[in-house]
Parts: sequence; C-alpha cells; structure tokens
Amino acid sequence: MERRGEAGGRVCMSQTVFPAHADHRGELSAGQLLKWMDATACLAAEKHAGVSCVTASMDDIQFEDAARVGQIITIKAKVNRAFKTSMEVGIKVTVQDVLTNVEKIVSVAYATYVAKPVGAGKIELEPIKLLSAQDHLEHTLAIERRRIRLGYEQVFENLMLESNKEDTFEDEDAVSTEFTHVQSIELVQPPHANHHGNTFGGQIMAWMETVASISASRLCHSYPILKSVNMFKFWGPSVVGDRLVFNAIVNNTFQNSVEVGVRVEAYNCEEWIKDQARHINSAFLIFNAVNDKGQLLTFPKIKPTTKDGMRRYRGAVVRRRIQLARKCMLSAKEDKPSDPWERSNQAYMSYSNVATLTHLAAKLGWEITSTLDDVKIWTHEEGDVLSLKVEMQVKIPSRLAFSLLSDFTLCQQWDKHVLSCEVLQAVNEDEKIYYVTSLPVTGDKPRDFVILVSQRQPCKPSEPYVVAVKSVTLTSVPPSPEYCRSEILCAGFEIHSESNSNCKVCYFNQVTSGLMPYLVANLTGSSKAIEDTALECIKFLEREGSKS
Ligand SMILES: CCCCCC(=O)SCCNC(=O)CCNC(=O)[C@H](O)C(C)(C)COP(=O)(O)OP(=O)(O)OC[C@H]1O[C@@H](n2cnc3c(N)ncnc32)[C@H](O)[C@@H]1OP(=O)(O)O
Repeated sequence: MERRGEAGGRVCMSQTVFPAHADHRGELSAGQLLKWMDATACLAAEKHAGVSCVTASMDDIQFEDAARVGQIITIKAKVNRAFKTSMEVGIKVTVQDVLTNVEKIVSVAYATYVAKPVGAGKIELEPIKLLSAQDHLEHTLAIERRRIRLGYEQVFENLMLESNKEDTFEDEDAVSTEFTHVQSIELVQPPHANHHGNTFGGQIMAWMETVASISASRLCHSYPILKSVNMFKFWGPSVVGDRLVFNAIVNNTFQNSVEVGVRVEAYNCEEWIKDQARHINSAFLIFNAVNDKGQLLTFPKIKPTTKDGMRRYRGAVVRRRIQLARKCMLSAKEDKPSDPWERSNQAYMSYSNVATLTHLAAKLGWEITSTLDDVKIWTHEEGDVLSLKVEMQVKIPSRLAFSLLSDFTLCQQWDKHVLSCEVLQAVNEDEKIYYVTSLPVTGDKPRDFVILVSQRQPCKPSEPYVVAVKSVTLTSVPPSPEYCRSEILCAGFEIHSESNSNCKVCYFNQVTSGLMPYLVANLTGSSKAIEDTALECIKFLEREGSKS
C-alpha cells in the first residue's frame, strides 16, 4: 500500500463505458471523460496535499483515440511536482477492449490543482518524494511545463500585436460567425458539486463541451468530434445554487477543423437580479466532423461581423500557430535542419531544450569507456543514436561552475576547438542564442553553429543546475559558404553539488551522424581529445574559482 507523500499522490480510476456515457455514435462523450479525468486528478492532488484541492487549470488536452460502449477506461493520475500552493498532476487515459485486451492511449494531459482547505486560505505543500527515475524526470519537466503555462498569455499577446493586419472577407459564401452563437444556462445542483458545495471543474468542462459542440454543428450540419482543448482555466469558484451562463461562438475555421470559444459566467441570486456576472472560465475547443464513411468534412469559411468577432478570429489563428509549434517541439524529432526560432515557438523550444537534455541524462544503460582520476567518459547507444557523457570532479562550488559554464563566451578558454563565440540574442535571463565557430572535423572548412543555451537553477539543493544546448535556425544568420553549418541535437551540462566546495559536472552530447565516425574512432582509441578538453575545463573552472 502506498502512503501519503511517499511517491506523490497516485490514483487510478477504472470505468466501463455504458450507453449513458456515450454519444449518438456509441463513443464515450468527451464531457464524461473530462469529468472522470478531473475527479481522478483532484483525488491524486488531495492524496498528496491532505486537504481539499481545486482545479486551477487543465493544459492543452488532445484526444487521440475514442472509447466505445462496452470498453474499459483506465485513468491514472499522479502528482508530478508540488510547487508552493499548487501541484502539477499528470493524467493518462487508456482504453482496453474487453474481447481482445488491446490497450490504446485516449489522452495524456496535465492539470494544476491548488490546495485550499475549506474556509481557510491556501496552504504551502510538502515536496513530493521521488522514488523512480521516471518520478525524477517528470518532476524536472513539470517546472518547464509550468513556465510555458504561466507564460502563455504573454506569448499570445505578443503574437496578437504582431498579427495586427487587416483581414478581408471577400468570399461570398463565408458564414457569419453570429449564426453560430449558442447560449445555454445551468443551475448548479448538489450532484454537480463536491461535498463542500463547489461545482466540479469536470462538470463545468462537460457543460462547455456540450454548448461548444452545438455551436460547431451549426457549420458542419453533422455531429462534431472534440479533438483538443486549448487550456481550461478556472478563474474563480462557483457553488451549488449558482446559475451558470454559457456563451459559445465559432471563432474561426481551418479546412477540417473549427475553433469554438466558450465563456462561462456565474451568478448567485442577488447577482442575477443586478446582472452582475462573475467570469469563472473561458476555453477554446477544437472540433472536426466526419461523414458516414468516416471522411473528414470541410468547414465553410466564416466572417466575423463585429470588432470582438474580429479579435477572436485573429486569436484563433495565433492559438493555432502556438499549438502547431508545440506539436513540432514536443514530438521527437532528431534530424536537421533545426527548428526556426520564432516568437510562437520560443517557450516550446526552451522546454524541448531542457527536456531533451533531462531525458538523455536520465537514460539507463550508460557504459563506462574511460576513467582518469577526475574524468570519466561514458557512452550510450540506442539504435543508431550514440550519446556521450563526460563526468568531471571539480573543486569549486556548483553555483560558481554553473555561472562559468552557462556563459558560452568563456568556452574558448578551455575548449581549443572553439574559434569564436558571440551572443546573438539575449532572449531573457535564462535563454541566450550564440553564434559559435569551431575547427573543422573533416575537410578544410571550419564549422559554425547557431545555438540556444537555456540555463536553469535548481529548486532544491539535491537537484542539479542545468545548461541545455541545441541548434536553432535564425533567418538573420543563414549558412555561409566559408563555414560548414553544423547542428547540435542535444547537449549541455548538469552540475551536481557534492559539498560546499566541490561539484560534479556532467557534460552530455547526443552525437550527430556527421560526427559519429570521428567520435567512435576517438572513443575506441584513447578518447584523448575528449579527456584533454575535460581536463582543460576542470583547470579553467578551478582557476576562475580561485579568483572569486
Ligand atoms: C473530486 C473532484 C474534485 C474536483 C475539484 C474541482 O473541480 S474544483 C472546481 C473548479 N475549480 C475552481 O472552482 C477554482 C477556481 N479558481 C480559484 O479558486 C482560484 O483562481 C485559484 C485557487 C485556482 C487560484 O487563486 P488565486 O488566483 O488567488 O491564487 P494565486 O494567484 O496566489 O495562485 C495560487 C497558485 O496557483 C497557481 N495558478 C493560478 N492560476 C493558475 C493557472 N491558471 N494555471 C496553473 N497554475 C495556476 C499559481 O501559480 C500559484 O502557484 P504556487 O503557489 O504553487 O506558486
């Protein structure tokens, strides 16, 4: 039996899909699924917090596969990380066919819950205890996802400012968005709320899905299928007795999909008379629709008729841009050319930079290749991907090593392969883009790189400092004939504190195919070039360390 706090709250819910849970196609309705996901995740959060929790938000949710009547749904939720008063809960939904036992993923989502005892303020949470390598990995990535979550509005606003161009709507067949406006109302009753009288977040999401799907159906004359949701945020609570008013409207259409925006306002009896709404929730839901043969239907073009409609129309385009950027970044891509550095994908690039390094560092099966007193070299092979780890014992505090290694303009002082290094863009305190030139590997041409360096400080002394590196493409710095443009897929440092005056620096590099022959030869030989560079790095760190 797991006890509270042992490995973060973990909860599992299993359900059989009955006709009452299904839509007209006999598939589990998205609304019902959202209710189960929210309840399971909230229970996991409460298992860790030991007090009542409320849903603050549910990140982008993608629905991969449908579950049908008679199949079995399993929802697993686990607290990945406790921040101060909030927690990230990871949710994985799978469906199993009773006859074949085949299991498929329905959805993977992340939600944030805030510990909020009834009638009291928020409370500070205990950190979760990490038992497995997977727990460690999710714990590290949770803070990266939080950066994206909390920075989303800013990214969105910046992109909206950039996209401030006038759209023209000349298509005569375009449908007015007003035609898709749907309003609905619900009275919150005891079965819709938890034992404290707070409306279930999952229930609100289910009601939103119903209204949004009616709005989308006005355009496709068919039954829309929910594909994804662009973040549910719960701005404020609602309780039993509240009237919830839902307004849904199509914001934009994209060939085979449609974005519907839903706004939820709550009123108690007094507010109802005075027409004083509480805005408790807004979300953007993406649907597609299929014909009898299962082929995707094309949605008609739409035209907004008001200033607000115009803003929502442009907002949908921006959200789609961010969504596509997210998909590109989070899907494992290993080949050139590196992704372009654009406003819409910066948060995901940084996430993917740190996440890829963290994944690499957490891999099992590293094999030791060479050992000196202070330097150990490890390799890792997976299919045709070779990765390298160089472990260095350094007699300076970890914080100092971090500040010296995260400034790439200093790397010429210890890596003799580097010819020059300059900052191209100081994006923010934690992110910089550098232009680096280095000695040729094969042939005569020196190499050049455009790299994103993301640096992260640990939240707790037991966690490492991280400096993650990957190539990016900048349109302002195209490849030039004098240099061979080279790519870094995943590289960087993890710096672990060993004592007040010692640290262990681990350098990682996922070797690109161009460098493979060179490195393999080098590794099976004396590994001398790598060892020499590592020894120079230690010397540099200890020399600089002694000055401060
Ligand atoms: C069994 C089933 C039960 C299901 C439970 C439900 O459905 S509950 C019902 C649906 N949900 C609700 O009714 C909640 C409505 N919303 C609220 O009450 C409030 O907005 C809130 C408690 C979530 C946040 O309150 P405040 O805005 O005062 O709090 P504050 O700004 O200090 O934030 C508290 C913590 O939450 C984080 N936080 C706030 N909004 C966030 C968001 N959209 N996404 C992620 N995290 C968020 C902050 O970073 C902070 O984390 P750190 O402190 O860690 O830095």
